[in-house]
Amino acid sequence: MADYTSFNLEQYVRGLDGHLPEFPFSFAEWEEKATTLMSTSLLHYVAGGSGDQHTQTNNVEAFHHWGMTPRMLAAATERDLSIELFGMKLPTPLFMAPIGVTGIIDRDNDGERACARAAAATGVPFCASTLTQVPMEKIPGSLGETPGFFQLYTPSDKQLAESFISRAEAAGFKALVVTLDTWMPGYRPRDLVRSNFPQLRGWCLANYFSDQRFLDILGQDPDKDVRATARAFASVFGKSLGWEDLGWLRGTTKLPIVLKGICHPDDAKRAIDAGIDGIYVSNHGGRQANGGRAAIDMLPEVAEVCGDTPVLFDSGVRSGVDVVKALALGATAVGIGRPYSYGLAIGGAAGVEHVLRCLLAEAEIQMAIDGRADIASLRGDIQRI
Ligand SMILES: Cc1cc2nc3c(=O)[nH]c(=O)nc-3n(C[C@H](O)[C@H](O)[C@H](O)COP(=O)(O)O)c2cc1C
Ligand SMILES: CCCCC(=O)C(=O)O
Repeated sequence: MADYTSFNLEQYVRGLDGHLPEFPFSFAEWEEKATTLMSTSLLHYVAGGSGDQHTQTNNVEAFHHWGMTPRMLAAATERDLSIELFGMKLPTPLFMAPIGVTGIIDRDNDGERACARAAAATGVPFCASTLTQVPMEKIPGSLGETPGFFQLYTPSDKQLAESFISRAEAAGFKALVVTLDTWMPGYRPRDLVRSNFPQLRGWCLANYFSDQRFLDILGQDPDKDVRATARAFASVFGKSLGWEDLGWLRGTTKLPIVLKGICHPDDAKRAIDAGIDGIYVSNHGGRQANGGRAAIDMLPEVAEVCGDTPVLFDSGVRSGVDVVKALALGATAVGIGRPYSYGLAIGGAAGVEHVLRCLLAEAEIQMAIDGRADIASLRGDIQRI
């Protein structure tokens, strides 16, 4: 059983000895440090959200309206953070949510593989985006005992979609995460006005340019050199999947399928009825619809209708305490986006690993002090304050 508290204590003692730790220990400091290291356009892209960023802010602040009550004389001297997800035993409930420009957030331009290495070192799965800088076959899908997930932006060309899915399966990814909430990009002033987002685009389309079906589609375009990027984007953005497509999707793979971006219990129920294996509650970190409810506030009502179907969650998780709260509110596994992106910007694979270990240490310490030995004992053990 992993014990993340020893990581924390070791860093603490090193700090007291005067050996200052290489990396900071809180989200605010990760963000601050990453800000000094990323280009302006990249920073706006990663840090930004849609519209006035109200939903993005709300996602984070809403965690403070939920609270747990510590129990005493019941010290949890040993904790078990492990979970079971789609028949896989994972040492912790944390995972890295898909980030579309992971490659270039890393100073060495190798972000996806850096994250896969951090995943292998910690047992925390990395979910690779469709929009990666290297083809999915090079990431790799799973490292050692740590499974990886593949996130699909579903191309409207079904053959291209099926090609992506079978490539992901062959590359060893263990679950297919289909994102629903970004069938068109959100209204993101920081990208549209101040940033130069289009320049980032060409960096994250390796899965397309390594796909014969995409090259065939492109080959029919007389302006292919000029329009390659636009065509790749047009193939995934602008047309949404509908309920009628779930039967087709289910038939494309034996991998567990997770739908990302579900916020309403009725959508969750209907997806489960259609044979979907996992529900992923998320509002895309406040980058898509703006003016909506905080993701954490929507989690309990969705989790309630999911029964035995696993519930993945992300949006606004900034600390180990937030991880514990999401678990208490019904998540089976908890994802982070910007926190590990900043770790990647600060220190590549080591920076990502550090961020993951900090979150896990804080989560485990919180459980220990609160008197909760495992994740099952957290369920429902939280009040709105
Ligand atoms: C820079 C950036 C790129 C993202 N790219 C993708 C993507 O390619 N696919 C996807 O499903 N979600 C993407 N997301 C959303 C994340 O998977 C996740 O839902 C979100 O970051 C969680 O919120 P948090 O950043 O507050 O932790 C992206 C998020 C960020 C910050
Ligand atoms: C246009 C969307 C690109 C990737 C993504 O999902 C994000 O930036 O949030």
